[in-house]
Amino acid sequence: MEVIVKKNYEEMSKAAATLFAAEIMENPKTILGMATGSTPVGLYKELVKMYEAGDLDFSQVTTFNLDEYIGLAPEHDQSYHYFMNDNLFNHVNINKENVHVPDGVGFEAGEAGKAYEELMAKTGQVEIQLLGLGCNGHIGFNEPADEFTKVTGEIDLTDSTIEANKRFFEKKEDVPRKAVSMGIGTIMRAKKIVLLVNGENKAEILKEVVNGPVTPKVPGSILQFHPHVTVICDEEAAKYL
Ligand SMILES: O=P(O)(O)OC[C@H]1O[C@](O)(CO)[C@@H](O)[C@@H]1O
Repeated sequence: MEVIVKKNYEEMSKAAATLFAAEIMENPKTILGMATGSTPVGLYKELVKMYEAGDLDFSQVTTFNLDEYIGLAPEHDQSYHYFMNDNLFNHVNINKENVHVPDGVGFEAGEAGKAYEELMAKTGQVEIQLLGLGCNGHIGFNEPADEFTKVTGEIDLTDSTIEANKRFFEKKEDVPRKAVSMGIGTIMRAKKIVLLVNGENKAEILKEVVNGPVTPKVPGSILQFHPHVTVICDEEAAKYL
């Protein structure tokens, strides 16, 4: 695990954008794993700037997002599909047919994520998977549990995640209680992983993820077992490393 500490959020976002841009330049048909939440917003802004400057071409890029709230259609302004369109896809020349976000509404009971997992397996290996980190150590929406999840499927969100994400909704009751998320096994299949973490409120959990025991109680700790992980964080998040 390589850990890169940057001065602040802006520098962290730029460093991450450089990695993703290099990947797209090297392989225009690359498959990228995308994440949502506040953390990657700066990175997406940088990628849009590079595209507008004529330095990046997304026309052949394929993307797979980590997760989606169950019950929110892509048009819902709090869905992760909407977030991705708003922050990245609507601003670059990506072919929307190559954009994939787990379906939060159109699946049979008990089958959340099944078609997504199959599509990922058919499409090919994700070259770089972007991850944020939940305050409880979740990656994707894989919450602390007794076992690591294997494949894309339905997750019951913990109260701490609902509490953390209520800032995006009018009231806490509006935050969906369930999500569909790539499993830990799905995430670990990516060739390379970039974990972005900023802010003092993530310092404790980042220490657990990087230096603590590998345990499903801290889902991000599994990354210690991946052969190619780059953690890019700001100085505040790196406080206890
Ligand atoms: O970046 P934030 O908003 O702190 O969220 C942390 C993580 O939790 C999620 O909201 C849930 O997957 C991710 O989108 C994000 O990476």
